[in-house]
Amino acid sequence: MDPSIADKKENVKLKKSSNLPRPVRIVGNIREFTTEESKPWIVVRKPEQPNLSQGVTISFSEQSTRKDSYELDYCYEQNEGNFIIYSKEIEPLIPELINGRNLTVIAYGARGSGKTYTVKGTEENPGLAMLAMARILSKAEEIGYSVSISMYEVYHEHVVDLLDANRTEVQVLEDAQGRTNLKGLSKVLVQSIEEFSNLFSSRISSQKEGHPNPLEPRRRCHKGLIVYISSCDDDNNLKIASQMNFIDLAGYEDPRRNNEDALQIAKINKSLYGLCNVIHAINANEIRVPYRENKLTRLLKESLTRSNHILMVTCLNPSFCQDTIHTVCLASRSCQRTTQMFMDSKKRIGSASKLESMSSARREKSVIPSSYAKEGIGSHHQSDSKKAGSISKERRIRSDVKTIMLEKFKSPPGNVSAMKCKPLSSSINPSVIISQEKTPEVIPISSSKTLLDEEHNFQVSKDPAAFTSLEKVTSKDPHVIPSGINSEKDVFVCQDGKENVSFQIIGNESPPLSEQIRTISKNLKALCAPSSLRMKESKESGTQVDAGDSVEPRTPVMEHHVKIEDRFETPINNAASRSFQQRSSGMKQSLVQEYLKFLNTASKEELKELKGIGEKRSTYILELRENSPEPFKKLDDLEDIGLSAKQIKGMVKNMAGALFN
Ligand SMILES: Nc1ncnc2c1ncn2[C@@H]1O[C@H](COP(=O)(O)OP(=O)(O)OP(=O)(O)O)[C@@H](O)[C@H]1O
Repeated sequence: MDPSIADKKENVKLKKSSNLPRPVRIVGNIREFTTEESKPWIVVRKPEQPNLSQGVTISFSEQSTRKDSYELDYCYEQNEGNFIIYSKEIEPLIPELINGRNLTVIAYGARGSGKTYTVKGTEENPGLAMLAMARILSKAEEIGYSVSISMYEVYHEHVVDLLDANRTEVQVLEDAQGRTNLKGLSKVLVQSIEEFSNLFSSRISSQKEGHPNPLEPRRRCHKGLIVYISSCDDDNNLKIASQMNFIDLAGYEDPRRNNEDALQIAKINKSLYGLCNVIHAINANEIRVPYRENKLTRLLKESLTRSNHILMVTCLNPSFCQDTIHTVCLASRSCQRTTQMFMDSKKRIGSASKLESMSSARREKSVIPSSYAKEGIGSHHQSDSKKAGSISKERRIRSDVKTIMLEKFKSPPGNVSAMKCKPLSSSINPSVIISQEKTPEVIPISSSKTLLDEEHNFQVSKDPAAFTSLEKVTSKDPHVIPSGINSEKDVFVCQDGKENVSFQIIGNESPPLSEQIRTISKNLKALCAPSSLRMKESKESGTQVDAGDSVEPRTPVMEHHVKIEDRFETPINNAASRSFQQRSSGMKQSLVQEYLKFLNTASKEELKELKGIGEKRSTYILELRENSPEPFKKLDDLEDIGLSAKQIKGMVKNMAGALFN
């Protein structure tokens, strides 16, 4: 077919896809005035004929221009209230929820914008969670399903169980299949709306209204409710069919206005940016969704996917509030149209370069939200040159990854460096957050050890059985081995689990570099580890030195650094240089895979010979391997053993250098 005709057809499809609703629906909700407020400042412009592809524009004065107005999917005005939002946005989705599709509702906005009011509401005006629960409970009773709940808060990147009187910490883990496990999160069976209301109100407002010490500043955190809808199988075991999440986010606030609390605010804002980045990536159909950027998004990873329903309610203060403008601006940025929806895997390869240039253009137009998050508060005021630098760096990395992917597909079967790839399953709806293999057993409160306070006689499950396979991993002190390091910018290859990449490496026909790495790491240690020198010295002086963590092998200095561009100057040589660089990207990928393979298979002694891995890390790696045969599938996974992106890059570089010695 004439390529120009093919291009036109592609364009038509892309245009059609841009009329589809976005995976994450983002609506505004202007709260009522409180007593001291009166002057309205938000202007909402709605299309005359409401339709799915056309949103509303929000601006903050009548004279606003297109430039200072923001697009959202819809906006509920002051006179509308929770019941209208519920009946338009949530109720129609409840049948799908019962049929197994997860649903997540996020209340987002500036401080005091009405987030808790939207989720929880009051007795006279119940919030979205109350209204949805009433419907879910009656539907569940009709069809014989059971409903249970968990509640948590995320404070300073720590998740705490709100249903546990001791407020124990919950660990967010990922199993070998990439599913999220929330270890230590209690679950309570709920049978009536009164039961739910008592429990929910007492926990969600414990910080707001009934703070134990009124002199202590209120703890600002994200609060979450998970509603599990479970069916009974033939053996009377509960099986989770789907779950609904409600998240009452901590409010956005400009830290420059509140010096006392600036650190706490900065952390909250960072996690809000992280969540917005995820939503932006989902809506823009980005290949990589940055779930790992913070605890909240890691925790919600299973529900924040394109195959589930996600509703973000952006709460707006009705009177002047600079922070509201900022939150609307971020929410609006997440409202990007999808562009790659209809691409099947073949076309994805065929037009990958075209998409690359399209998405590059898109990224140039908008500030990359992930860099936004890393730069922290007020980053939009920072210099353009800094932004441009990080954008071009990120673009370079992404383009490297894409080149590698294309190279893999073009390689003939006999090519030694080629890797077999298979498309991932398209059915991504892992609706179980706690455990899929073992159904959590619901046990009466009286027989559980440390759970709920006596005031409520609910049934709670800590579900220990579901986590037996991960017990050892999590028994580690999280402070000893920190996690959650952000590495998007610094790592060669961005692969991020089944939802993020289109292809998964299932075999490896490259030569056994891991063997070479093994030999090299031994030689390296012999050659340059101070430990060996110290051992030698100490033997000579008659004393013994223990080669533990503190004694790290040193990397030999590479004497000849050859800059490719310096050597190839003519146009022909420039082409050769580009081709060489492409191949070297492939080699880099192979080296990374071999390095990971080494970490997945090497003995403790062999591991300890690597730079950056001592007694503690090698023990931890072995523990990880006991629980999952292959814990390191991508470089990002090394963050789980507490290595920073910079360290990881350095380690791989050392190995690459050593190969040529
Ligand atoms: N639609 C509404 N009608 C009447 N009052 C409201 C409405 N929305 C919020 N309020 C009132 O505004 C105040 C702030 O609301 P709320 O606590 O829900 O804000 P928030 O965004 O959760 O605050 P924070 O960021 O501090 O968590 C409360 O007193 C609440 O009762």
